[in-house]
Amino acid sequence: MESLLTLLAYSCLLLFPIAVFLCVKATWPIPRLPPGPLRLPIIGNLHQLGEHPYRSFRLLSEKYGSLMSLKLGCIPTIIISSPEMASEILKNQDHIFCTRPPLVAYKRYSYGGRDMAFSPYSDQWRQLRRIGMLEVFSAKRVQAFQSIRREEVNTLVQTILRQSSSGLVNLSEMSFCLFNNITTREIFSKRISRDGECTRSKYHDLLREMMSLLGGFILGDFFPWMEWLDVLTGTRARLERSFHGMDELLEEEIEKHMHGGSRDDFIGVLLELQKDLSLGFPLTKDHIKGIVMNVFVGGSDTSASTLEWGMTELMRNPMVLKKAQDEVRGLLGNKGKVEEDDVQQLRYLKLIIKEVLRLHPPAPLLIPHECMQDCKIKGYNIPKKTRAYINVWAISRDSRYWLDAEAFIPERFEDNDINFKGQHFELIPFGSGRRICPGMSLGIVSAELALANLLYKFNWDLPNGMSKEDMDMEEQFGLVIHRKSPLILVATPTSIAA
Ligand code: HEM
Repeated sequence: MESLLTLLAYSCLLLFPIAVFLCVKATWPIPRLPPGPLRLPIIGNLHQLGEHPYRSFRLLSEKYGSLMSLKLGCIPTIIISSPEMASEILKNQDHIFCTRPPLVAYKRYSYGGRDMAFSPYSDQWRQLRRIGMLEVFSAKRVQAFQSIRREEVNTLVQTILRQSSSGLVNLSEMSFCLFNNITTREIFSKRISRDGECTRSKYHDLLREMMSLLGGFILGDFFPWMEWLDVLTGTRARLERSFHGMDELLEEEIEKHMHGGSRDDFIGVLLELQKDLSLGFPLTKDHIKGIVMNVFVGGSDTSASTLEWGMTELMRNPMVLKKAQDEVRGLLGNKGKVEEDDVQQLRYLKLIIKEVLRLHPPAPLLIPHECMQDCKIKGYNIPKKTRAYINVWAISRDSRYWLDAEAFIPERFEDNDINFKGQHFELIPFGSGRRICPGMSLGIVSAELALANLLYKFNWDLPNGMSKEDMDMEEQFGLVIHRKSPLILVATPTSIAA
């Protein structure tokens, strides 16, 4: 008995250090999260963030730094607010951060993850992105759609001409309609405004509703166990209505294409690809609808926002407006309209577009990224499934990187090679890395062409003696930032336009 007790005592003595070692090993290193307010205390705060989250995040980052952690609801989240940290996420650790969080609206509009923009990183996503880059967003396709852009910009000019005689022009609404018409012609060869007009269509509200739901606040995205409340508040029903409205539109157009529609628009190209057995994976109708839905989402609102904010800044900066008009009018004389080849020579106009994208990146927080495994950034532990928001808006207004950061000065790009193609992390309105916007060229050429023609053909003034200081600059945040109040201007046709 005595020897048994002695054996037990010796065993305990031996086991104790092993147990201590195992415990320490399990908790070491102690998870060290980046600094930040650990949890926003109440849902009310989350809601406040929803108004202008990129602004609230900037304020918080000033206190906690450019890599800040917080819990949004019960979701571990990091907010990135410097070019160095953005490069860490979108370049050095892009292979870990290139997936998307499974947000409620993303899942619905992507047909359960069968698209390019909102689906998680996977083999399927890589395949879709590959065929997207080759067939949908290629330089060849951008070139092929040149006549669509020319005709639609001309229709915009004609609509402004008609409306200018009777007074004011709502440029916000017209920008949205212009890019919607361009996008629907690219997708299914049909405009959605009435013939010869660049005005509201019956789909206007449907598209606006989709953008608002994609960028809006859905409780289940922050408290997954409270998804049922979204059913009670009617948010889920709203989402279903919006999704089915869009789905019906796409179904109808795909059906028509199957019985002999155009082969050159996006639906035609994707239906042809569906027959290609060498594709390596089955391209289903849901994939096609998912990709086309992305073009709807990515294609119209972003370019519309660029044109809307571009004209806003030009009205606030008359010297820049004059310089831009002198450039385009000096180059074209009485030619009558600006073509895409001409735009290549409009150096100052291109600087203006860059400066607009710096001060008003259409997607101020990009599309959220999520990390696929535990990782380390700057020595901090980032757990798997942490959501990452890159605050592009704050980065491109940071006075540590930009002189007179809040001012609109296109000349700042004159003597440097900073561009927005994803290598200069102080200017990433299109993102960077694997998830960089594939529609960059399509978006830029349309916005440049539209702006050049507006400046060439019209003189612009603020209405009713309003001064530039009175201009309302308040933003409306969704997936894309717009002006809260529409941009209403007086357009006076020049002799070239008439
Ligand atoms: C001024 C115009 C545009 C801007 C500023 C813009 C911006 C962006 C941004 C910030 C992202 C997310 C990048 C990230 O999460 O890291 C994105 C993704 C995307 N954009 Fe654009 N975009 C524009 C035009 C377009 C156009 C014209 C199209 C289509 C015709 C388009 C299609 C897409 C798609 C499909 C994605 C998802 C890519 C992915 O997740 O793999 N975009 N865009």
